[in-house]
Amino acid sequence: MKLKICGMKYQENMAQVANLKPDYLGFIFYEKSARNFDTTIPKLPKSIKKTGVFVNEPIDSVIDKVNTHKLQAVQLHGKETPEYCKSLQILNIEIIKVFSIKNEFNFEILKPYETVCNYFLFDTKGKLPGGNGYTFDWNVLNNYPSTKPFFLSGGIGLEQVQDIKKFKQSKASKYCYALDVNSKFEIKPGLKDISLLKDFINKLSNNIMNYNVDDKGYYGEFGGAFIPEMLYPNVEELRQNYIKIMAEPDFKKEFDKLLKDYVGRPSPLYFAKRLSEKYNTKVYLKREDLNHTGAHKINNTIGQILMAKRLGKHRIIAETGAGQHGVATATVCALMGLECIVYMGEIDIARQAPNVARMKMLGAKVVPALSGSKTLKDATNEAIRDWINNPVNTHYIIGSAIGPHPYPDMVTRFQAVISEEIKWQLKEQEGRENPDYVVACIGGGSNAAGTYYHYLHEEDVKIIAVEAAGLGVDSGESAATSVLGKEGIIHGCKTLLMQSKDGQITEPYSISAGLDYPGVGPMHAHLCKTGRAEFMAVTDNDAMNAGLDLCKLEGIIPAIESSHALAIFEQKTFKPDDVVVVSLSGRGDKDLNNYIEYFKI
Ligand SMILES: O=C(O)c1ccccc1NCC(=O)[C@H](O)[C@H](O)COP(=O)(O)O
Repeated sequence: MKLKICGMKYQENMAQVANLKPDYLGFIFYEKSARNFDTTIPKLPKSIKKTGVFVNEPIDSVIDKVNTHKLQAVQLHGKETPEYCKSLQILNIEIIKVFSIKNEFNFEILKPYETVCNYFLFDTKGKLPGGNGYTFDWNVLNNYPSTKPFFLSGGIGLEQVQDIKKFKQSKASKYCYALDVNSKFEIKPGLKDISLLKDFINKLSNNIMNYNVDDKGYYGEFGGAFIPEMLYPNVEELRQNYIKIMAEPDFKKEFDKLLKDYVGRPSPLYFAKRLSEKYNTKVYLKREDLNHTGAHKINNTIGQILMAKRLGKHRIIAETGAGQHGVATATVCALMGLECIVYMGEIDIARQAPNVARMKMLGAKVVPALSGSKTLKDATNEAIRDWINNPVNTHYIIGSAIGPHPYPDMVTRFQAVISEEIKWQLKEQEGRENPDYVVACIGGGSNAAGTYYHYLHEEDVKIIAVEAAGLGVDSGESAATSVLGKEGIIHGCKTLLMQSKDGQITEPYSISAGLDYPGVGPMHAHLCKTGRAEFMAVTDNDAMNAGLDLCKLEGIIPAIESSHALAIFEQKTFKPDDVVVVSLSGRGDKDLNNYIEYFKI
């Protein structure tokens, strides 16, 4: 369920409320209201829809406010007629028509509005046209005859959380799209109480199905921080500060600027015409391969290097599998002039020689991990060992949505720029923000976490996670964690983990160095367990063929990791008008030798 916070008035307060990431922020353009909005709206994250609230305002004036403040929605609280709403449709923004309810409601009134607005909003009838601060009897909505999604509003506060939970289970809630809150969260009219709002959001997400991390670092039963005592101060320092630092305007400004000017964001959302024709559906590719350094990994390393600097750390360590995260880390260390040590499995060093050379050219020291399978998990072990020995000056940049809390959440938030962009890019191209499917490959799961993030609670968007089946799920040479994994602990978090009967970690295998991890990030374990995401497994052979296919059909050489995501079109049939967004997480230059050897090119 989405959240709208209404009645914003004060600039600094708006920025603080925006950090809570509501879906809508409301600005009341009604002079008789104590919350009347008479200033400018600061820059807000694109995911938040700026909503103008009006009461019987002349149409010209509404249009003027929409243009001046770049509003994405209008909420109409007066006696606006269906014709009035219709004339606003040319603005191509969301129209929310409000209806006030006391003890009963004649639903016939809604009929003429069905085609001229996007949402209904049910508020409490009171002395004022809105913001009265008390609830109505939600049972009235049991007779809701429409399929139009609606906002539930009127006096919603902290004490309503249990009622909301009950309401969510009722028939009436089937079309409830969002909650709208206002006066119950105010210090004075228009000034919102941030800690109260935070409390509300936390309570809501703990009571209603939640796919984000909770305040203890868990996604359902997965996650947490299982760390040796020596690491506790480092992890705790990060846990206490990461949200606060990420919310600082200076941090956001620097992060956004580097993503734009250095990484080259936004990455295109490309409609793959010939691929779409082949599979008779609409395929869009999110081109993370076009980022500086050739993959999504840099979104996270830029974020974490800025975080490390804010925490006063000047020595950076990282682990890498395919080499992409190592290159991305070495790159940002060069950019910031910081010492960089990258741990990499000996086998991966051999498989990914060009990336090893890149890291060295960028000034990083590449240290081989010689234990176990000599791949990603062993490199991670070495990095953790280093961090334990150098607790004060070192920041460990984990490259995936794994590790002890807060890493999975922090990495996910840095990668969430992917789905934030998909939303507005798809709106531009398809006229809607939500695709029917989002698809991404999963090793640890950072490109997937970023691709899903803004869709996790959008029930109409289906999530597909693609794992590496290697030589076949049951071949003994696989990395299909969701099928083969059981609950276990790896690298500081509880997750689904491939392990023997006595709990020894099983060596994973995939042709793709970025996917042969024996676990998945805890968020993905939760998505799997709750059924929110469909997990599919793709063999080496199917992935390689899908990769080659993309070269021939679209002129794009994908990383072998991304080829796994592309291979699902051979396994699953989509409808012709389905919009399927696939994360093209990286480019295939680093994999050329593997492609050459595999296809004897
Ligand atoms: O809040 C106002 O002052 C207001 C004035 C005129 C029209 C609408 C107004 N508020 C709209 C809202 O804040 C909400 O949509 C709704 O009325 C719920 O408010 P509350 O009962 O305070 O939670």
